[in-house]
Amino acid sequence: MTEQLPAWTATVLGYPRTGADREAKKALEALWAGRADLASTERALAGVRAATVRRLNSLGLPAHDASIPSAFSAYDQVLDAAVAVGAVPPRFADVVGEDGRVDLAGYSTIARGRGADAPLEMTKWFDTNYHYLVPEIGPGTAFRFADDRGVREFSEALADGFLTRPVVVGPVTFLLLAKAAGGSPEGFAPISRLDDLLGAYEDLLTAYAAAGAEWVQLDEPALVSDSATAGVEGLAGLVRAAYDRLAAVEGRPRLLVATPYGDPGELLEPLAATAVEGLALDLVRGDVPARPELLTGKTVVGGVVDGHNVWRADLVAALARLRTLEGPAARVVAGTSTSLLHVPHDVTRETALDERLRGWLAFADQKVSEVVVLGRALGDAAAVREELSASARARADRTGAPGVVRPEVRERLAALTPEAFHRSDYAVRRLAQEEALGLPALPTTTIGSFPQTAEIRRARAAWTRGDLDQGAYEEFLRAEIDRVVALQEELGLDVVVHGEPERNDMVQYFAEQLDGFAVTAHGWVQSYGSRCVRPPILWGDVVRPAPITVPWSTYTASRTPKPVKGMLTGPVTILAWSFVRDDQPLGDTARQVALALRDEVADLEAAGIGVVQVDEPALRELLPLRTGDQPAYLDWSVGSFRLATAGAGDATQIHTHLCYSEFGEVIDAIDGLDADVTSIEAARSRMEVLDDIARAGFARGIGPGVYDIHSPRVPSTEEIAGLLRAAVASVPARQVWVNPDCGLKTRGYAETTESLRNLVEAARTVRAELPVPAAAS
Ligand code: MET
Ligand SMILES: [Zn+2]
Repeated sequence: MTEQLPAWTATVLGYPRTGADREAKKALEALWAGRADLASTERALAGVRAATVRRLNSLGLPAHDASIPSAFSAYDQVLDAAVAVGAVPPRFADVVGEDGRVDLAGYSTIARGRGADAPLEMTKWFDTNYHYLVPEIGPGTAFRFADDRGVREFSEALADGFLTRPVVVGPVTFLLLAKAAGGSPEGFAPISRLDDLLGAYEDLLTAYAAAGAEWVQLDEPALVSDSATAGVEGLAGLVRAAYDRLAAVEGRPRLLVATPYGDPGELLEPLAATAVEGLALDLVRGDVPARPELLTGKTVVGGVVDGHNVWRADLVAALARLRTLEGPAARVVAGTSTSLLHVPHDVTRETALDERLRGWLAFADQKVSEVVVLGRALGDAAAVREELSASARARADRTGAPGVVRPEVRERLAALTPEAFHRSDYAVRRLAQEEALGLPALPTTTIGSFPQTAEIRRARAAWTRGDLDQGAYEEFLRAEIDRVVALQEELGLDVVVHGEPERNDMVQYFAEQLDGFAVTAHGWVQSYGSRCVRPPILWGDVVRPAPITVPWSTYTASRTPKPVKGMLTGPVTILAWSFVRDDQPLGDTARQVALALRDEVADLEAAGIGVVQVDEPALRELLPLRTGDQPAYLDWSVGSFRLATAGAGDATQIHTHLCYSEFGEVIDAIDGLDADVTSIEAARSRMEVLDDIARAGFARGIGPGVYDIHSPRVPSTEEIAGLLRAAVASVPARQVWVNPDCGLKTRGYAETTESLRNLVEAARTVRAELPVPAAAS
């Protein structure tokens, strides 16, 4: 290691990995489908990496100063780390080669499972929409530097003429995000294995050095999250010891430790006290350190360009922020706050987007240009005067543009009184609803969507292309609704849905019909593995120009005498799965969406729809990483749901639906939603959530999912009846609803029909076992 610091001025912590045209996704899926072999898949992925390095270089990151990250992953960076350190669960031991390497087929097996061998569990990556695979670590996990894929990728770029900076999940975060492997002793915590794991990281660093790496970036985002670090005693000491040890590796590359997604707070100190050469700080979510002297002698990547959103940065303010680091730091590098993994590639491809709006946006490529400009500005601000003022002009243009602020929306929000958030007492509502709906005990329903068949997707594609006219498309959808209604009647479900055939996606569908949102053509973002989503962009004040779902629900009601459930996506989920504006508090934006939905609820009610479900699967998704910030979040998120629904009359039954995460932690907030009925994912966890519900004294309707819709497996009547018996054992029977875990859109009709038949049968069985007063209530 030379003493001379390389002269880098700008960098990004990571870049999208799917390829501008989702080449990596397509290559992997071809491998899985048996349409491609390993060698051609590897070539395709190498092509994405080569294109990325060239792109970053052409956007202004130099080829030889390690400012271009080598941050590719075929599926997930946490899985990459697990494979690199030999932490492959025993059930997949056979996929590890004799040399310790895991080929793409084996790697995919760990990610996706194989027969009875469940894949690694998947869960949310901090407060983003990305999902990582959870390593399983036990007392006996044998750590060693096993798979050198990352090193080979570094060497591949080097051979191509680029000295990149390898990016690896850091050892502390790796263990904090891991879970105890099955069979571990009670109370075992993976972080207790830190010492053993470090040996593998030492060898990894040595291998990178031997390959010629000058810098290695270790990502330690767990240090900014209270839930990741909860219950870990002496974490500061562990961090210090870990990085002292890594810093002592002979001949190692320089280390850049990154703490994206927030502020490491007190954990910055032990990190900074070690001999690591660089720190990458998130200065969008986090603050400039209160004690700048901690940065003395370090290379500090100031993460002033937001890796989370799609807006052009205020470069003047960003530059000022970077300058505050200049005193103590040995070198200041302009950077992004997080990896750019969370944003689409390139806004210039969005030619269908309103031109003025496009001028306000920065996707990954534009953000790279922003850090490059800031890097130059640090040297000589005059040299980039034009770029700085262009950024200021774009921000100013946004402020005054039509649609960004709509006085009628602002006035309506300002005039809201507390009553707008409150319905009558639940006891009053319950009676009114019982009378209006006349449902049996343990009523049965579904979560909304029915299978999205190839036929539906074909019709939608033809309509989008213009090959199918509006009238014919609507006729097709009505026929689809007819089929779904007839099926539900035949199965004997109590509350009927229309099946959501008109929706491409539960958020995008609403975004397309509300003012204030725009949708992109190429704005794909990785959600997990090969799965990508295209989040809408919420740029202006939200207005509902016309009813959205009312025609579909009314049509459905005309086809059946049974109660029909209208289906809406809630304000928090719409925000969580969109790129949101950064010029006002999220709570204000949520209330605007809520008002639009409130009008929709009113219109549904007026049209005679007696049950309305407002889905909030993402309720927990935006929960802040710092406990101290959580009450304020829960306040506005719960408030916006209530604003959307509290206009409903007593007799209108409001349902909500939650899935995708553990909700035990936020059970009080769920109670606070004040929905009449809450359906919640529970089948996979064998109804664990019931304990939380019982403990919280939750008094309204609750439908713990009794059918896991994530696999084609058909649950038997007996199995479902067993789950229902568990439900009525912990919650009063008159509160219990019977429904699947989530929507059925990813399922086929064969298993759906059979499963729902069993579900209805199980409800009848358990209903007959109830004591008479409960069954009669
Ligand atoms: C991710 S939650 C999905 C809810 C939606 N109503 C559906 O049934 O698909
Ligand atoms: Zn769901």
